[in-house]
Amino acid sequence: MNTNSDVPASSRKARLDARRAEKARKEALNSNKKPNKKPNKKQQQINAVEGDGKTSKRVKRKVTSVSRIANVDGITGIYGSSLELPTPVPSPPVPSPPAISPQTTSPQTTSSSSSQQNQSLKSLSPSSLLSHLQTSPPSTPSDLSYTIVTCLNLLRTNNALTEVEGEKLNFKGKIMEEIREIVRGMIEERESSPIDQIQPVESLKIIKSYIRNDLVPEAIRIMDRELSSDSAVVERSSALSILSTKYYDVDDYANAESTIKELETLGPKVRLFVDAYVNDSANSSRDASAFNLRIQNSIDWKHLIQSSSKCESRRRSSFKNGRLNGADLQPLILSKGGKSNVVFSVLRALTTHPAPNTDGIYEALANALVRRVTFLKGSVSMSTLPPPDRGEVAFIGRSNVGKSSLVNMICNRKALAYTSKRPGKTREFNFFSVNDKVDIMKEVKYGDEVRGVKDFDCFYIVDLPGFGFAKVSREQKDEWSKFQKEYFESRKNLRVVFHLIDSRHGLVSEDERIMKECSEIFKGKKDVSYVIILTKADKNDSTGRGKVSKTVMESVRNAMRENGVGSRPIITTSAETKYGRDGVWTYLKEAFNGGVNKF
Ligand SMILES: Nc1nc2c(ncn2[C@@H]2O[C@H](COP(=O)(O)OP(=O)(O)OP(=O)(O)O)[C@@H](O)[C@H]2O)c(=O)[nH]1
Ligand SMILES: [Mg+2]
Repeated sequence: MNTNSDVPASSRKARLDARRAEKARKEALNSNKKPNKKPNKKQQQINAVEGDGKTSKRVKRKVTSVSRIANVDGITGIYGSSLELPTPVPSPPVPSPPAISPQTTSPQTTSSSSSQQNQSLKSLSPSSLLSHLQTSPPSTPSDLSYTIVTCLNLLRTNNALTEVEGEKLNFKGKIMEEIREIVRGMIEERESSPIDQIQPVESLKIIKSYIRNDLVPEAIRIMDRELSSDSAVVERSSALSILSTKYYDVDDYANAESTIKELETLGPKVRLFVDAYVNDSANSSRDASAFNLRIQNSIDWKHLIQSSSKCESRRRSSFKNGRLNGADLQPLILSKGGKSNVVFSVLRALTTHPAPNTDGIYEALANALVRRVTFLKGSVSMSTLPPPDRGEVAFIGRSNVGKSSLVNMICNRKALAYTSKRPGKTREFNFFSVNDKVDIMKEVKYGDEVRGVKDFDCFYIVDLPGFGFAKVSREQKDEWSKFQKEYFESRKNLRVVFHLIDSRHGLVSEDERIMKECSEIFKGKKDVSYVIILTKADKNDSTGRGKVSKTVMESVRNAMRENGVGSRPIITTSAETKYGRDGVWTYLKEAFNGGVNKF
């Protein structure tokens, strides 16, 4: 087997000697090339400081490519080489290396003892670490991974990840150079270890460290080599999420998009992996809920959302600047990810994963997707609707089913749309304008048209009056019903109709009539989505999660089939616990698909 632990000490020593000889040869060559080079004034100053044995001022460095650290030719996995100290500097005090527990072969204990070792390595000073690496090199692939991570972190905090060329190094610089050399060797050695001896969690650690240190191609190489099997699906997802965060941070739209897409496709596999574990746990003493929690937290969704959201706002600023400068917007938009909101890609990935339903994550999503929202106007007839200049989503359903509450929930506002315990609160088609320009919105007065250039992800939300409210006269009911039908038939910017049904009681006869009407009207309209929402799910279940009784679910499905909308989606929500927000948001994207220019 080709593992570190199997490499005999004598062979390591031989490689160490070979490395030293090579270095001495290079130095001799260099000294032959420039035998009488006089140090410049700055160098004299630095040497003078070093001569006192104190740390010098940082030498200005010529930086080479960051990726070189893992890509240098001719490295043979040598741990250590001689460190030539400038004379007459006394040798620094080298504390004896900490006691490190012997490694075992069990993955669990290997990881924990390695992390202990890592912990103790972290506390060493650079010179002690170097001395430790030279005298006790890591002996297993696991040790190797943790040691590489520790060394990379040390190099990063000392700005010493990159090679320094052409200048004489001070004392600390020499130590860093030595450590860097050793890391190169360790990386090579690690990469030649058989994959089955590497724990996915260790690969993930290395990948995180590489990405943090801007070694992205190296991180991808490890991800593809070591995290491609089904048993490493959780770690691969985690690695992909870190990678997409990185791409969003540096505005690399194309790579961010393809990485997040892969994360989205991995979601169902992660779910299967979790289900298998949970089923298995039923017959064993394993703690399924702790496992579930670990998987849910294996991706920092909040961080990913915030990075994508910042990326989105930089994208919008660049469009705005381009517009002001009279640039050709089309190529600019194409080069920056198109007319969408990049946060929706993260939302899609989130919905496929077993993500935790925590407020922090949804708060970040809501702020990114519904940045601004304001009440625009209440309409009572087709002629009083606002101009159809952007996409629109409508909430319909029986009176008191929770339409206005749901509008508030998805906009993350408490009282944007007025709600009431008593049915019949909403009496007009209430229009809310989402993601409009701040400066323009300030000028908007009741009923005004919102003027000016719009953001691509602006749209209208329409909260409709409920049907079936007994206290309204028959004429009024007929009028609303006629208006609603006309609205469905002729509102050309309508993109989504959310039909709400109370999850406790199921359908009323009016629901079935509306289903049929929608089925007939939207049959020929491919760009309108019709979605059923089962509301107030918290009332069915003391835990406040989205539970709906089998009877209600069955009756809704049957009615949908019978009325020609059998293939349309069903989302369960609770405005009380905010359950199901992500499901509803996923459809909001349809409201501006293609951008406002479409209308
Ligand atoms: N527990 C619980 N209560 C809800 C939920 N959604 C709405 N409600 C309550 O149900 C009542 C009616 O909610 P609204 O949002 O006003 O209903 P609506 O469909 O807009 O009613 P109309 O305007 O009359 O058509 C209010 O008291 C809400 O607080 C929910 O998900 N869970
Ligand atoms: Mg209402």
